[in-house]
Amino acid sequence: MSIRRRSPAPAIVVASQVYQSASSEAKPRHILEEIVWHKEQEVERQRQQVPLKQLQQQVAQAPPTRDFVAALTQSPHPVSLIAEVKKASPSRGILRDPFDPVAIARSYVAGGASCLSVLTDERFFQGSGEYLRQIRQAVEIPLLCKEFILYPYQILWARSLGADAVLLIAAILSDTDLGYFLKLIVQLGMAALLEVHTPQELQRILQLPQLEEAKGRVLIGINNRDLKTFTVDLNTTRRLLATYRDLLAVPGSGAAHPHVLPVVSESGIYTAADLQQLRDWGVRSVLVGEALVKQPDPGQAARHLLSSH
Ligand SMILES: O=C(O)c1ccccc1NCC(=O)[C@H](O)[C@H](O)COP(=O)(O)O
Repeated sequence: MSIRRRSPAPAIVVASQVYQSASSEAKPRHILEEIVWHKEQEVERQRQQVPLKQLQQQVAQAPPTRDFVAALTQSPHPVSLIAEVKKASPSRGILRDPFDPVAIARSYVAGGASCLSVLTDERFFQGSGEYLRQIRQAVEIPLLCKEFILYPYQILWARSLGADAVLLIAAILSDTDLGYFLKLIVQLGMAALLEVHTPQELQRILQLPQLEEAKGRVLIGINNRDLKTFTVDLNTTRRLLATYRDLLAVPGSGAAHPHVLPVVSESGIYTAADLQQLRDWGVRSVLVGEALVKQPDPGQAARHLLSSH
C-alpha cells in the first residue's frame, strides 16, 4: 500500500511508486499517513516562520558535523548503540514524565551509547527541535535527527540544530526524493540512516545511484516495527539481512553498488536475549528507545544492555 501525499514535494518530480495524491476530504488510512499529512502542513507553517534564506544562514552557523557512521562502526562494543531520546510514541503513549532530554542524553553517554537519536516530532512523539539543539550543546557524540523527512527544508533545519545524521524512511519517499536528499545530506557533511521494513524497500534503496558518492555516510536501518500497524517483530531484521546478503551475492540483482553498508536494527529491542539474538544474526548496531527511556536511570540501562552479551 503506497503512502498518499496531500501536497507534492517542491521542486522535485514525484515518482509514482510511493506517492499517490489524496483529496483534501480523504481520511488517513493508517498512522504513518496521518503523520505524513500532518508533517506537510507543519513544514509549510515552519517555512513561513523561517524562510529558506534565513534557515541557510542558521546552517552556516551550526556546529561542525561529527562522524555518525564511524562512531557506530568503530565502537569498542560488539554491538554498538544508538540510544533514543523519546518522550512518547503513537503506539505506547507517554514513556517518561517528567522528561529532561539533556539529562537523559548525558546519562546515555555515561552508559556507553555511541550515538544518540533525538525525536523532534512534536505532535505524535512530544519531541522538539529545541531538545536536539540543547543536547548538541551538552554532549560530544554524534546525533541523529529522528524526523519524518519529506522536504529538503527539513534536512537543513536538522543541520541548523546541530544534527549529524537524519533519518530517511523509504516507505514515505520516492526514489527521486531519496537520491536528491542523499546528495544534500552529503553536501552538508551529514550521514543518512536509510530506513526499510520490506525487501522491496531494501531493493529500492540499494539501487540508488547516489549511494556511490555517499560512501561512508550511509547506514541501512531495518525497522522491526511496521509503521502502519505498529506490529513489532525482530524477525524482520533476520529476513531483511538474508535478502541483503542475497542481493549483494548476485551481480545485477538490484544492488547497484559493491560496498557493504552497515546495518542498524531498530525498534522493539528490550532484553539481553533480544540483543544476543540480533548479534547471532550478524547485527553490529542497534537503535533502542522505549526499553531505555522508561528506566529510572536510562544510562545504567544502556550500560547493562551493552555488557549483557
Ligand atoms: O514508536 C512508535 O510507536 C512509532 C510509531 C509510528 C512511527 C514511528 C514510530 N517510532 C519511531 C521509531 O523508529 C522508534 O522510535 C525507534 O526505532 C525506537 O523504537 P523502540 O526501541 O521500540 O522505542
